Amino acid sequence: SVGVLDINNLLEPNLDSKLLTHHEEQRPYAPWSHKPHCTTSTRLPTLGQKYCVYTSNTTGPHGLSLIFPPSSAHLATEYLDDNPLDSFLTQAEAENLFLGDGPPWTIVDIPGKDKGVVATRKIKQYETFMVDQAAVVVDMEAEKALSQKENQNLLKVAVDRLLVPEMIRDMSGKHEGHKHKTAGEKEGFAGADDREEEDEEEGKLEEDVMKTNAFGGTVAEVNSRVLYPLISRINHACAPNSFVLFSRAGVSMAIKAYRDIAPGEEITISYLLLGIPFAKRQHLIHRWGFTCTCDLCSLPERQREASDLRRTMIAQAEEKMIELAEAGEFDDAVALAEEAVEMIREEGIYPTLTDSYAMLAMLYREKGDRAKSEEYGRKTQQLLGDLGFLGVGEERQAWSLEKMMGNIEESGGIGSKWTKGPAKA
Ligand SMILES: C[S@@+](CC[C@H](N)C(=O)[O-])C[C@H]1O[C@@H](n2cnc3c(N)ncnc32)[C@H](O)[C@@H]1O
Repeated sequence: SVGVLDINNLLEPNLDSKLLTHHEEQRPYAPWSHKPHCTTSTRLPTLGQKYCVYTSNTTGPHGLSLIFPPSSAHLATEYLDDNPLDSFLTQAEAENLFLGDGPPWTIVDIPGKDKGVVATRKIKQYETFMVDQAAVVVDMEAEKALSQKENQNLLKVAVDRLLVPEMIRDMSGKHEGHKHKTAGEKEGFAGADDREEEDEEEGKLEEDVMKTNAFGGTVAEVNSRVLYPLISRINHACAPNSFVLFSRAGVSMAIKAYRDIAPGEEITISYLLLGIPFAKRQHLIHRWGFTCTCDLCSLPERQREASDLRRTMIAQAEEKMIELAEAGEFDDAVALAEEAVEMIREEGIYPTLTDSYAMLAMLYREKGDRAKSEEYGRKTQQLLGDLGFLGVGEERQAWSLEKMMGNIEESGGIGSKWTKGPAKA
């Protein structure tokens, strides 16, 4: 049914296209399912630059429409079979997620937030419990090169050509306070106001849905706005229980749990970088058109100030550690790094924790404590793996401690900012 990932569809994403490529005449625009629909920029400095809607309705459960220039679309054809099962799940995990009781979440009404996603069973820490594929991808340059009207027209065509246009139009469009009624709400009311709304500019609804829900991301190496219909239902929290992982090609994504999630608990991700203090978070989240009332923002003032202080100290610790290391003050640098680890844990800024572990592996190596250095190398490897950054299955297994230590020294985390060892006195 609409919006629910079908295991058969995911396991055989290209079955149709494989069969049909034997009959090219049935797909004259292969690999695209429709004739590209193009608009040419009439503005300087992009005069003459063409942007088209390219749709592949055999990609993913919703179909995929790209608004790209022809050259980028050509490169993107390589990414059309980017499948969440290849990027994020072992066969056993996929079966666990899709067979039996099915995915462990459901979309429900959440007071004050429209809809949201809640867990239907216990979700374990680091479990990959939701996967999705992009439905609409818009090259950010198109927004600058074309007029708003032209962009809206392309967006409307892009959504019309998907397998699930109504599902997309039914998504929230409340960005920056746009109080657009969703398609579902419109069905319920047939008053004069609604008729007025129907007369609104074509493509406005699609534009609002993109603004409210799309992620900034890189798809086929193009800096884009990307709409993933399922993750778009997940609400924001500043100390979220889950996070998003994108595939290398950027078409697929997965949601993983930072911690155990109880049945009935709302699934949350952070729309902002983790680790930002209260006032800045409020400011940034206002640009989404809502006020953040998440648990972290709702703490009593004293606790909130303590959290802010930790966040400021965490942000400053990195630079200080590098200074101390460069001055050869390894004991102080280690003490500071270990203190930072404690504060990062308290604040739940897990991705930063991998940097601190990598830094500690480097510092202990410089101190000549090989056992401790390897202990932190192992911790870095474990956490990066748990967070999904080392791939799945065999790819993850292929990370030996030796490879991780080499990587930490050359390019890992904070360690990369300090690779030369102490400054000579
Ligand atoms: C990506 S959508 C999330 C799903 C959305 N609630 C829905 O019904 O489809 C983003 C929008 O959800 C709402 N939202 C997300 N997180 C929220 C929060 N913590 N508090 C209030 N509203 C929130 C805001 O209207 C925001 O513009």
